[in-house]
Amino acid sequence: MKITLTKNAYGKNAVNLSKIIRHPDYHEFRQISVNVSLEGDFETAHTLGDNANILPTDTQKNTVYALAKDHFTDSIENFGLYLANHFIANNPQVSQATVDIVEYPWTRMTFDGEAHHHAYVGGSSEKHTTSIRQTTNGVTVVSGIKDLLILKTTDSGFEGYIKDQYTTLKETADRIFATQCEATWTYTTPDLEFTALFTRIRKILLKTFAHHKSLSVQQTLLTMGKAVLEENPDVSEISLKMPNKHHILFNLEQFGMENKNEIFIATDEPYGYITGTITRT
Ligand SMILES: O=c1[nH]c(=O)c2[nH]c(=O)[nH]c2[nH]1
Repeated sequence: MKITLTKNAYGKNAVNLSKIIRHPDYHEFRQISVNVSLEGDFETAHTLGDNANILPTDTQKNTVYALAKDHFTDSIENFGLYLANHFIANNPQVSQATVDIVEYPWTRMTFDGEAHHHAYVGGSSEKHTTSIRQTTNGVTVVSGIKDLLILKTTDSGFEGYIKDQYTTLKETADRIFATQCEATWTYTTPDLEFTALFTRIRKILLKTFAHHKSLSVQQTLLTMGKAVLEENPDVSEISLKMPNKHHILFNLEQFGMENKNEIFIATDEPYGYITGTITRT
């Protein structure tokens, strides 16, 4: 029997970088975390301890900071594309470079409708993500949004499901729908207006969630994904993860009171976990 190394990758994770982009009349503050992962001809590093083909992860980290000076100027997608291409173009031993970036949002403080020149409010939980994968054959861009906390207080129900000997859940035509949505979508080309597209897709996701008369998380998930594909020819596929952040009606009858769908227990765990991928056929 022969035991062999079948797959390997190495890189630097959590390269945390902040940048001030100094515009004439205001400062832009950007905060990102970058993961770099390289695949290629690294077998002898594992088998012989020969590091001749190894670009140190420390150098990969330094490269992220150095290239950010001139090449992190707009979207995380464009910065990721530049980085991935740098590793492929300068390292013949590398066959695939993956650059994952998460952006933490900071928004300028606003006073009496006017945004402050250089003071910011730390973001919500929501983050913009991108994953750039470049090989010698081409590049793919998968962007997304994660930890998007959304909730609606009505227009959501769950009825008509299987009832067996273990079912205790009561049917409802009016419940709270809350989720920590994660969406990732694949762009068809690397030449796009990524920032504008992100804003647009985010808005479609929110609008569809808000307006949908939901019969289940599953149905809303598909409706949200379909809306993104229908309105964006530059997106070929979208995956959604929608954990069901349950808000369970609290029993006020034990105190002789009626609960008119007003008082709930928010339970973190266990939680329903609904996922799906929507593609053009
Ligand atoms: O929208 C829902 N889908 C389910 O599959 C499910 N299961 C459950 O207990 N509650 C819900 N809600």
